[in-house]
Parts: sequence; C-alpha cells; structure tokens
Amino acid sequence: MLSLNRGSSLLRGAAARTVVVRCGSGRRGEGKGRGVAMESTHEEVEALMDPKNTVGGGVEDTYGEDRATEDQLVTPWTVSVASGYWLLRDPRHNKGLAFTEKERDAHYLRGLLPPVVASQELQEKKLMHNLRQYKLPLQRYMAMMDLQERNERLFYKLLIDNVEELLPVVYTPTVGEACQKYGSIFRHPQGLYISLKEKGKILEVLRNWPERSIQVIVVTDGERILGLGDLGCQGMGIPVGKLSLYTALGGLRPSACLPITIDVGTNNEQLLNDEFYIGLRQRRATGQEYADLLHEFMRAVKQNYGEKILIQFEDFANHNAFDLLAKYSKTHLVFNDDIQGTASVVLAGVVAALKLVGGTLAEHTYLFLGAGEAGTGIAELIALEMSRQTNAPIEECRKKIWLVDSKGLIVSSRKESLQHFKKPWAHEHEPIKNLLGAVQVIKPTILIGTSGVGRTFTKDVVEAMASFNEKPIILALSNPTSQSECTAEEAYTWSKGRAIFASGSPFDPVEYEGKTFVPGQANNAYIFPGFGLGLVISGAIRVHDDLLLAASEALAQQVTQENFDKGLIYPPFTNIRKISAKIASNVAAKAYELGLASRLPRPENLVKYAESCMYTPLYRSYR
Ligand SMILES: O=C([O-])CC(=O)C(=O)O
Ligand SMILES: [Mg+2]
Repeated sequence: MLSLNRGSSLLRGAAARTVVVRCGSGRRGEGKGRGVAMESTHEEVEALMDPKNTVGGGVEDTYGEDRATEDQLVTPWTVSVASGYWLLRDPRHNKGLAFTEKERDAHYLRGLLPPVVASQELQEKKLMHNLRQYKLPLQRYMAMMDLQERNERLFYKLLIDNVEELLPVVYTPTVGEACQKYGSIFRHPQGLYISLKEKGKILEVLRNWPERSIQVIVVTDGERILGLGDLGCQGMGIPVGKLSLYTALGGLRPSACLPITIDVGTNNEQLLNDEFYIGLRQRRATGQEYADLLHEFMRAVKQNYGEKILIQFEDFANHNAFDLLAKYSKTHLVFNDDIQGTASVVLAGVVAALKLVGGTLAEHTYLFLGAGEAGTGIAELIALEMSRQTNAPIEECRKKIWLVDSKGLIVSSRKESLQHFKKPWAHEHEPIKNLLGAVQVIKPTILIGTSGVGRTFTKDVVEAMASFNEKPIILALSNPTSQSECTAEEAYTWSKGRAIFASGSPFDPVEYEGKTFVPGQANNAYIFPGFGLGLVISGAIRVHDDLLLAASEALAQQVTQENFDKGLIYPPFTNIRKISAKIASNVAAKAYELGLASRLPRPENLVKYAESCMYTPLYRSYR
C-alpha cells in the first residue's frame, strides 16, 4: 500500500526520479494476534490499549509509525526509483551489460555503459571463468561478495547454477577463513551490527535497515564461529553466508533476509590486539548485561516485524545458545541452527545410512565426541525419533546414546559437575578417560564427531570402529575442514574402504584400491533453507520438535538408489531447490496439522506452492 510522497530524496537532474514514499502502511489481514494463541509482553499489551495509539489489534503497522504517539520519533521512509548512474550502483536492480537498448533509453543509461548488450548467461560464463582464475579460496570469496554488492541477481544466478562449486566459496569452509580475516578484507558493510553502544536504541537501529518486509533474521554474537571459536564482531560472515543460502537453496527473497551480528565484545586476545579489528575493543559482556541486550533485541524484532518473523540463532557459545532457545521459543518463532538444524540433518543421514547397514534406530549404539550444541542436539533428536518408533520412553532411548567430552565419557558419577544440557546423557558406567577407550568399551555402530577439534578420530579410533563393525558409520561434523575430526581419506583408508562417511565440511571424492568413494556433506545447509521456507509459507508462529522431524524425514526420502550405490547418505546439492521444496512442504504440512500455521486456507499442493514461492534470479524487464 503506498501513500503520499512526504519524504524528500536526492534528485540528480533528470537522471533520478522519486516516485513513492512508504509510511505507516496498514495492511489488513494476516495481522498480529489473530487466530492463534500468542504471548504478548505486558508492555506490548499496554501499548495496544493506549488511547493515543491510532492503530488497534489486527492491523499491521510494520513501520511503527501509526502506533507511535505524537511525542515519539519515527523514520520517514522513502522508496525511490533508481535510474541512470545510481541504477548501475543499486545491486538489487543493476544488470550491468545486460541492460537492453530500450532500458538504456528509458532509464538514462546511455553513455554510462559500453555499447555491447550481453545476456545474463554470458555474464555468468565470464564471471565463472574469472572466479576459476583465482588460486586462493579467499579471493573467490571476496569476488563473490563484491558481486553480491554489485549485481544481486547475477550473484544468485551463479550460486544457484553452480551450487556444488560455489557453496564452499560463500559458505563453509571459506566463510570461516573470511571471518578470521574479516577486518582486513572488509570493504562494504553487510548486514546489521548491533553493539552494546546501541543499547536502548535497538528499535531505531532496526529501522535504519532499508528493507521493511523482513521474513528471516540470522543472528550471531560471534562467540563460537564454526569450530573456530570466538571471532567477535567478525562473525558477521556467518549470518551473511547463511542468508545467501536461504535465498539460493531455499528461495527466500534476498530483500526478506536480514543478517545481524550482536557485538558484546570478544575474549579473543588476538582480535583485541589487531589494529584492523572491526568490533568493540572490550571483553565480552556477560550475565545481566548480556541478557538485557539480547532481550531488548528480541523485543524490538517482534515489535518491528511482527509475530511471524523467523529468528535463527547461529554460532552462539553453548551456554547462551541453550538459554536463549529455551527462553525465546515460548514467545518467538526461533530455532537454533547448531542445535536443531544440525540435529535434523544428521538424523536424516543416519536414517538413510540404515538402509545401507540394516537395523532400526533403536538397534544401533551411538557414540559422540563433543557434548555441546550439535552433540546433545543430535542425540536428543535421535532419541526422540527412536521413542516415536518404538513407543519406549525417551529416557530409555537416551541410554543407547553415549557422549564423550573433554573430560571423557559422560557418566553418572560426573553428574553433579555437568552443565545442564549434558545431564540427560550421564548414564551408569565406569569413568573412561578418552575417546579410544570409550570406543573399545561401548562398541558403537555409529561414531559422530561434534567436538570442534580437528584430527581427533585417529587411526586407532577408526580401526577400532572397523574391527567390530562391518560398515562403521563415521560422521566427522566439525567445521571448517581444519576442525574436521578426520578427513574423508583417513576414514576410507583406515577402515579399508568399509566406512560410511560424511562430514560437515566438504571433502573431494577419494580413490581407495581402485574404487571411488564419494563422501556426503552432513551440513545443516540441507535443512535450514527448506525448513525456514516451510515456516514462512505456512505462517508458522512457533517451532516444534515435530517440525524438525518432518524436515529430517523429507531429506532422508530424497536419497536415491543411485546415491546409495555410491555410498552417499545425502543427495547431492545440485538438486537442492527441489529438496528444499519437499522439506518446506513437509514442515508446512506438519505446522498445519499441529495448528501452528496461521496462513489460511492451507494450499492444497504444498510442494507446488513452495516451489511457486521461490525467488528466481533471472533478470526482470524494466518498463
Ligand atoms: O556453518 C556450517 O557450516 C555449519 C554450522 O552451523 C556450524 O558449523 O556452526
Ligand atoms: Mg553454525
């Protein structure tokens, strides 16, 4: 809905025209507080009851302008039509050499481009050629980020058409190195930075972001970036990368995605002493100060974007990750990718692997190295699914699953000193100090690495797994590649070609005794884009474990006989958009079934509907 132009905008002669101002649009319909029970805070209810408020319940006030009282400050939002020179510098609309003759006339581009008119395909070909010239992955990353800032559709066209080749560039593992060096390679800011300096002003900061209709936020506080640890404010590469995947793999519009980094300081001495560090130069705020900033953020997000904004927590340290998820899953549409997304993808891989090794979930024995977010998250989802399949109480199912942390096997005698998220895994057993000892005694059929520490699945460990398993399932999930518990080559050679192996970061196929083994990539990238799409298209207002199981089931079903024949327990990323549509549809169906969906009526064919909602990167024609 558009209203009168009451803003001003820079007019560059005839070359720019301001056409439209959006302010205080009042879209009726899918408003807040309708249909499904939702918790509002005391203040939010009071604000709605305030007679000075001009907008009541049920009417969307995305800009907060109608709701603002006369003494409150609002932002006069303007949306202008770019043309001429500025059109070439607007990444959302720029097409570079692909502007047609007609468009060059109509949009004041004559003379600003060389005479040739190129197709998007030719642009793509040229850019792929250029990218392949770079020797270093980081150079490719920087070239891709520059493209994203220059010509967004072309960036997504490249990423979608060349997903297997470019995923490791814009995402894991290269994004890890990019975060480590973010200060040095920083050119244009991406995403929104909310630091302790913005305390008390977070709502205003959100309103500085140019897009209004945000559907997904990926937020980090940078404390546990992949397996690389505390990278502070430089963790921004992660939400940026994850959201590129939301668009490329899941089809969400780029304009609906908002990457956010919350900067409460860093305890990384190297960064604190780095002259190019881009964040707050102080040690991390903790306790109440941390909780207050996060609370202000969570409230501001809901106030600014409404009930259905999806917030994905990413790469928080364990203690905060579990606390934030527990606290906000009751009032917000949130999920933690490292706990829940990873769990869903690994469960899918395990279920698929059982087709190769036989047996049910309950007939296997699981041993994890690492008892943090990923380890306990995966363990819990496997136990939940086992419990669903067998009708056994979940407490019983947990007993099939063992976890080793830095102090050894988690056993009941350690219970008192364990962090709360490890306690459910403290089973009766003699203490065992290390992984190899635990492998030899527990004799797992499935070994899962979520430790964040590289090269911990040693030759002894893998050989032990292979000594009592015909086909040991070995998942080395820590990222990036340097932190992987073992390499694909190690898993295949040490197990004499018998391991079923997948890893969080990608590995190339391995030749062993004349046979080629293709490792799968057990990375949450398979799940979160489709999962998020499913939540968005159904208008879900809360995440539920059953939605994670639905996503996992949909992914496992996508593994074909041809994939199995190669030893793969995940489908290749090449078809990821189709896979995401299936995941989205399964998640949405479950959301409708559970009464968590607010977008009514339910579309009949959810797969088709999910596909029809997906962003396509082809250029649009301008009038
Ligand atoms: O980003 C990735 O590749 C997977 C992930 O969430 C992590 O390792 O934290
Ligand atoms: Mg993560």
